Amino acid sequence: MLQATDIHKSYRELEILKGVDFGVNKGEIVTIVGASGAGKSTLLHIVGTLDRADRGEVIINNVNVSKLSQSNLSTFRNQHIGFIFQFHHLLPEFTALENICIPAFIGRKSKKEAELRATELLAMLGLEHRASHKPNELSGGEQQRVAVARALVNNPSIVLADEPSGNLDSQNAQSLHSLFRDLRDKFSQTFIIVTHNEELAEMADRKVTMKDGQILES
Ligand SMILES: Nc1ncnc2c1ncn2[C@@H]1O[C@H](COP(=O)(O)OP(=O)(O)OP(=O)(O)O)[C@@H](O)[C@H]1O
Repeated sequence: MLQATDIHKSYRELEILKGVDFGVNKGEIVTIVGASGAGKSTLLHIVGTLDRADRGEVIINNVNVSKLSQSNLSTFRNQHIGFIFQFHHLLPEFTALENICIPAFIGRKSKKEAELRATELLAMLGLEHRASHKPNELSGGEQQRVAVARALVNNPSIVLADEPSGNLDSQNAQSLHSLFRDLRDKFSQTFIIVTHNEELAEMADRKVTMKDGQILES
């Protein structure tokens, strides 16, 4: 589903990624672990098309995204990739339902279609009673589940998550991790997750360890 080959990236003449090969199959949960500064987020941003490699290519669903123009890349990203970050980044002035709809609106879905899908996701994540709540009226765990629903609204092939449970207490972190597993089991949802959380790393189908801009083991 996703293959990155010979990825190189430097910032200010400092080589951060030194020829990384990395792939994910459909329905797989892959976690990327490693010491701070190893290049995990940089790799995640490159495979998620948020940043470009200096060298190497990224193929997602048979599309060579390294060759797409900036505007085609935005459309591709909206349709194929969902993002979850450590901090939910929900827009404070919008309700849970509206926040979930935003990527669908960007993808030119109708209001009716977007709201139907968002409502379905809210129900699936046990949040139907929170649809009209603004982010500050939700608990930390609920906010992060809304962010998960937003990542899923366009049925992305891949969900990328950077420290998704980094800001949650252990109970909320555990339920977020079982949610990822359920989504993989029920819908073959593919995940690439950067994490320092041991439990999450261990429950993955595959754990990739990075050190100094290279993959040590998989
Ligand atoms: N935009 C940037 N400009 C300059 N340097 C950067 C930039 N982004 C990342 N770096 C550097 O690249 C290195 C790798 O960063 P990255 O965020 O990929 O590490 P990480 O493994 O995800 O670390 P952490 O676990 O602390 O989040 C770091 O030394 C960082 O300072």
